[in-house]
Amino acid sequence: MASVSIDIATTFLGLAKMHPTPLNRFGNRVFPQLWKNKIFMNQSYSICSSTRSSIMPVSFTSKTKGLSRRFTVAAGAATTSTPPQSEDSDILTKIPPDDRIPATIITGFLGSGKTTLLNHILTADHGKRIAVIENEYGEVDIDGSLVAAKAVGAEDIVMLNNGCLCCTVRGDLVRMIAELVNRKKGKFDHIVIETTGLANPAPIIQTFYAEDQVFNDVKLDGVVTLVDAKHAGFHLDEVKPKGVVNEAVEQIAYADRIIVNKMDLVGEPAIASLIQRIRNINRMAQLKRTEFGKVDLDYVLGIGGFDLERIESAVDTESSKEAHDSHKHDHDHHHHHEHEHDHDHKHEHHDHHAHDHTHDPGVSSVSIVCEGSLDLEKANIWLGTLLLERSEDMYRMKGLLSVDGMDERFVFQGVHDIFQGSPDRPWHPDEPRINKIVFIGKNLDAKELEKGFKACLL
Ligand SMILES: Nc1nc2c(ncn2[C@@H]2O[C@H](COP(=O)(O)OP(=O)(O)OP(=O)(O)O)[C@@H](O)[C@H]2O)c(=O)[nH]1
Repeated sequence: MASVSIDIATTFLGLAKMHPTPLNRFGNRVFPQLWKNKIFMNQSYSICSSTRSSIMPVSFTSKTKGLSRRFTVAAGAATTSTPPQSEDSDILTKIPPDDRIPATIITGFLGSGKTTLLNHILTADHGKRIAVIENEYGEVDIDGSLVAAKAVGAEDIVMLNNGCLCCTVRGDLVRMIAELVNRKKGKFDHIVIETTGLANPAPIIQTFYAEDQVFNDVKLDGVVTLVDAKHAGFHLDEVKPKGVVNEAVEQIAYADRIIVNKMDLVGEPAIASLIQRIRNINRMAQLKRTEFGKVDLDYVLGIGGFDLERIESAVDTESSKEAHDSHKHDHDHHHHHEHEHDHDHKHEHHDHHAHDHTHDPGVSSVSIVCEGSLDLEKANIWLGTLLLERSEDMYRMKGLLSVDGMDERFVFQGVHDIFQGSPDRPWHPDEPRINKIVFIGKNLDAKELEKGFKACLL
């Protein structure tokens, strides 16, 4: 497994200007080639037993082949037909338009207001034709309000109700998206997926990066997390049995947009402390307070993958360190959910070490901003080692990077060890080349991350 992780890590940043080091098995390639890690997800990130059963052992050859499949992030379905670049082909100067269908994931704890928000989206006047994938565990029908909304605003509503999206029906999600695209392409502009209240968003997010069928046609526009202003504190506090994921914490950690809903039910002091807690978990996501999910639609639709501006404003290293320091360590990697349904939910992540308490989820965010250019090889090795040791704890990474020898800004995002990246616009001649990178995860050591990252600068 170690070698697999290192292989994956070497694809970080599309690190194509590679030197034949033991960490690099892809040969010399010229940056930027963009890589999508396909194999790794099935290889070492066991999402649930149903996907696990289909895991095939991957030999080094096929692994390398899988990893080195090049794609242009923006190219969508065209990628597979893109002829390979020669070994010494130079920097891509044209980034084709990304015409994939955007998808928004709406998540949030039970009763936080997801369906209310969905109805708001579907009934609002935005001119978008929206297909909805609704995942309600154990429910056999769409509730009345949604049906009403369908008549008004939704192009198509599909129910996934045989289990939780992040687990047993993840394969169904892939098929469903593929079917929607095949059957209705051109008839809708956006997909909205509402998860169950107990979903861990990570595997759902990874679906968008790791599944070819999805990736080529659909891009993740953003993760919107509803937080119940009145009850969220209780769920965040909840002491889970050893090794059980606190879904409420995870849902906040993975959010691009947070909506603190049900503001009518609480007073200002309670809100202030809740928001502080949310910020300790995720200081990168934008946050809005609402009642009945009433937010501007451009706050939830059309986020654009991830928000570079946000990375910048998320930076608050000092308070991030404080947030981190205030957390105790909780290093258990045998994650599984505690769903109220009856299937086995064990997430058998690879265990590095397990501490003996799970009281404090220890999820926080760390932002680093520094001027300079990254030495690719150093970054390669650093990230490789980091993910090798800590990928379980690295929930999310987002970055806007200055890479030595590259004229464009390089943007990337990752979920555990699934990541993607692409060149962005060129740096302006007089623009300072500032790297901005945010990590959200468990037991993050801000000082160590910063030191490691800065050591990769020239
Ligand atoms: N007071 C108050 N009630 C709200 C607000 N937003 C939603 N609700 C109510 O809260 C209840 C749950 O809302 P839903 O939108 O169904 O929540 P959900 O997250 O979809 O719930 P699950 O699907 O069970 O996870 C409903 O009765 C809503 O009418 C709000 O801002 N204030």
